[in-house]
Amino acid sequence: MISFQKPKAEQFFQTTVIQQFAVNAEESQLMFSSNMNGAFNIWGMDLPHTFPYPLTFINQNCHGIHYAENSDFAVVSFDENGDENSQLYAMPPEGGQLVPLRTEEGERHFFGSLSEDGKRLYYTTTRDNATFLNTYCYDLENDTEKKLIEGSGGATYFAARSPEEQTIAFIRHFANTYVLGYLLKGGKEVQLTPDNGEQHTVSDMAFTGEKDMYLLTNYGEDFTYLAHFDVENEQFTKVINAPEGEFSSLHFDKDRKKLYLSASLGVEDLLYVYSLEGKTLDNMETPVDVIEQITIGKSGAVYLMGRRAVEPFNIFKLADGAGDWERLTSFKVPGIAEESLVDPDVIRYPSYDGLEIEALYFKAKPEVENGYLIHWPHGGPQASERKMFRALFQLLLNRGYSIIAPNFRGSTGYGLSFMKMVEGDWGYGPRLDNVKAIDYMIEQGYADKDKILLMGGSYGGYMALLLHGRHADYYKAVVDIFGVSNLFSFVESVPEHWKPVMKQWVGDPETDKAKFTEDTPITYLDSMTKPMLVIQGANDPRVVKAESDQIVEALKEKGAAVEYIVLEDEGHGFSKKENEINVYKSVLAFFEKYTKN
Ligand SMILES: CC(=O)N[C@@H](C)C(=O)N[C@@H](C)C(=O)N[C@@H](C)C(=O)O
Repeated sequence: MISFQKPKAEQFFQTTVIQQFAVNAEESQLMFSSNMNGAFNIWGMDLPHTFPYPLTFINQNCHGIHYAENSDFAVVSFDENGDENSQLYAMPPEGGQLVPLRTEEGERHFFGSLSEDGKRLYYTTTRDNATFLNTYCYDLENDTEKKLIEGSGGATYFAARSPEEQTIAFIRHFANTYVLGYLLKGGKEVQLTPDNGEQHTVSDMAFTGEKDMYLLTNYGEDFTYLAHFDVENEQFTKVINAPEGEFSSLHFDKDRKKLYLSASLGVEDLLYVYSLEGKTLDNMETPVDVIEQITIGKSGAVYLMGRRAVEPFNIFKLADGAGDWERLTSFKVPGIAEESLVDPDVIRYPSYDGLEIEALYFKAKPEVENGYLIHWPHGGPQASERKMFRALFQLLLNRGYSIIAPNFRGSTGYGLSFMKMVEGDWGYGPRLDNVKAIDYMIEQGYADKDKILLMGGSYGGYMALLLHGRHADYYKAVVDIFGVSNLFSFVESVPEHWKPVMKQWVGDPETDKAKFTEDTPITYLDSMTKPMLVIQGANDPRVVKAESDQIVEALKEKGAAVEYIVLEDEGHGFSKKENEINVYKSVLAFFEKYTKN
C-alpha cells in the first residue's frame, strides 16, 4: 500500500482567496479576482463551463469588478502592493491591457455605479478632499466629469443611483455606528431616516424604481432591518426585521421584484428573500456559513461567494433563485480531506460584568492535539470572528494547536449597542472579555494554564500587545501582526478619511490622555516578558509601520526576545502567496520553538 505523508505547511496555503466576482448581463461570462497563480489577478469562466482562464497579469489586490450592462467592458480596480489606493480601469471581457479611467498616484477611487448605457461612471475619491471625499460622475465618451457631492461632516460616499439617474443616494460616515443616508434629489439633500437625535446606521440601499428605494438601517432599534423610502413624498417606513440576526446586505432582482437579504447572526450568515409584491420573507438554505458577496443575474439566478471554516472561498449559482445550488468553483485545501479540517464549536461565557460573550472554539483533533491553546482576539475591532476558512488556523490545528476566538464587546453581528461598547474603550471592557475567555477555557478544562499562546492581527495585534503587557502570566509566547502599539501615534497616522471618526472610535488624545495612556500597549513595556514575533507590511495605510517599529525598537532596547518581519511589498494583509507562506511558516516555527521543551 502507498502511504501518504502528513501535509506540508505549504499545502494549507495553496488555497485560493476570491476577492471579488461579477457576472455579465448574458450570464455567459463570470470574472473573479483570485490569487490562484500566487498573486491577485482577474480570471474568467465561460459559463456554463467552469474552467478558469487568466484575464490580467497585474499581481495586485483587486477592489472591484463591474460589468457594463452591454458587457463591452468591465470597470476593475486595483491598488499597489497593499497601499489601498484603488485605481479604476476599463478591461475588455477578453482581458489583457487595462485602460486607466480614474487613476492618480496616492489617491483612492471607490467605484460607485456605471450607467445602464455604460457611458457614465459614478465614483467617490480622496482627490481634492482627502478627509471628506468627493463624488463625481465621469463621462467616458467625452472624458469630462462633474462633481456631484462635495463631502462634508464625515467621509461621504456614493451609495446608489435611481434607474434614470434622477436621484443619487449617498452616506456620511460619522462613526462606524453612526452613518446617515441621504438623497440628492433635484439639487436638494434629503435625509433618509427621520432625525430623532440618536446615532444609528444606514447601510446597503437599492432603488427599485425612480420613486422607491429600500435600505438597511437600525434607526430606533438595536438590530438592522429593512426599510422603504418613498422618494417622491420623502417618507421613511420600516418594512421588516430579520427573523434571526440582523440584515447586512440587500440585492434587487428587478424582473421578479424580489429583494435578497443576507443577515448576520454572530458567527455566521443567513439568506432571506423578500417579495415586494407578496410582502413575504422566506429563509433560503445556502452552501456556506459566511456570505462574502451576492450578485443577481438577469435570469433571476443568484450567484453567491462565501466560505465555511472547512472550505475556502467558492462561488455558487442558484438558477432561477430556487432549487439546488450549483458549485461554480471547487477550491479546497489540496491533499487534505474536509473531515481532517476543524469546524469550530460555538461557546458562550459570562464576562466580568455578566455580559454574555460568544466565541469560536477550534479544537485540534485528538490524534494530533499537543495540549496548546492559541488565543486569537480578532481585528476591527468592529468586526467579528466567524465560521470562515483561515489557512493559518487550519495549519496550526493540523499541527496540534487548538484556538479560541472570542467575539468580545464591540464585535459586529450582535446589535448596535454591543458594537458601541468598544468606542472610546479600546483597552478595558474588551480586554477583560478576552481575559475571561481564557479563565473560562481553563475552568472548563479546555486549556492548560501553562500552555497558552497569544496571536492577533491589527486591533487583534493591539489586543495581543495589551494582554501581553497587562496579563503576561497567562501566555508563553505572543505574535503581533500589524497591531497598534501606541494609541497616541495611531490616531494621528490613520488614513485622512478615517480622522473624522477617531474621537468617537478611539477617543481624544488630549482630553482622554489618562485613558489613552492606560490603554496603550507601549505603556506596559516592562511587563512584556514573553518572547514575541512582530509582523508588519511596509505599505500598511491603516496601522502604519511606525506602530510596529516603535514597539520592536523599545523592546530590543530593553533586551527583550523579539523577532521582527517586515514585508516591503505588502499592506494590511497578504497579497502575495509567497509572503503569506513565509510569514505563516515563521509563525508556526516561532510557536514550535517555544512549545517544544
Ligand atoms: C469604514 C471604515 O473603514 N472604518 C474604519 C475606521 C474601520 O473601522 N476600520 C477597520 C475595519 C480597520 O481597518 N481596523 C483596523 C485597526 C483593524 O483592526 O483591522
